Amino acid sequence: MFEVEKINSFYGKAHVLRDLSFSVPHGKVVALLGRNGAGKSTTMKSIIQLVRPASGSVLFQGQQMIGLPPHKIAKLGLGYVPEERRIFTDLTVSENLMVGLQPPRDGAVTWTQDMLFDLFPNLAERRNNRGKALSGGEQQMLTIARTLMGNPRFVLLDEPSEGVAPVIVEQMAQVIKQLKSEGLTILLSEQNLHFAQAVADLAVIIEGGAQVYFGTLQDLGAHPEIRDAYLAA
Ligand SMILES: Nc1ncnc2c1ncn2[C@@H]1O[C@H](COP(=O)(O)OP(=O)(O)OP(=O)(O)O)[C@@H](O)[C@H]1O
Repeated sequence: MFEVEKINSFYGKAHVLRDLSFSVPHGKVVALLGRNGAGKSTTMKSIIQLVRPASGSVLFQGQQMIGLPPHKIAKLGLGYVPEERRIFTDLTVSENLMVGLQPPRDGAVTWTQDMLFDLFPNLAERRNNRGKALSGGEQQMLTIARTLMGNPRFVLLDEPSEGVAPVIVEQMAQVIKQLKSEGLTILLSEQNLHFAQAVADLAVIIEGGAQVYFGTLQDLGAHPEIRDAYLAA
């Protein structure tokens, strides 16, 4: 579904992604792992063209993403949930969801508010509360739910478990498994190996913007030396 091939991305003169390659097969969950500053967020931004790679290729269902404007990429069915939560704090939960509404898309689930409230029971209870009244974890869930209102085929989640309470992390894992069972393809960036092991099929580990591992989480489990070298304890 997704092929990232030898991308090189820069911030000014800083060379941040180096010949980075990996793929995300249809219907799978792939975890992008690496330490702080390894280049995970930059990889996501380079896929959706918020950062423009200087070279390389990003194919989504065979179509080249490099050079397309980000809004066209969103229209193709790519949903992006950035690390920083972007909700409208003065709108209610329900109104925030309406902001994300897009027409149905062939080959993707057509989400309704009720379906999303089934998926995120915490949000259902708070549907008439303003965004600013939500906890950090609930805001994170609302950001994901709003992205789903766009009926994406493929979702990029930047550090969904970061800074949220353990009970919410557990719910987040359940949500990701549910989305996978609905046929969604997911790339998530993570520093939490335990979370990745709970939800992902494949892992890409990056260090200094280059790929140092691409394979199953089971195989990674059999290679503690890779974990010790490239992931935070
Ligand atoms: N806007 C920017 N301008 C300049 N340098 C940047 C910018 N954003 C990130 N960087 C640098 O690029 C490198 C990769 O950052 P990136 O945010 O992609 O890493 P990350 O793996 O997502 O880390 P984190 O977990 O801290 O978000 C880091 O050295 C970072 O300091």
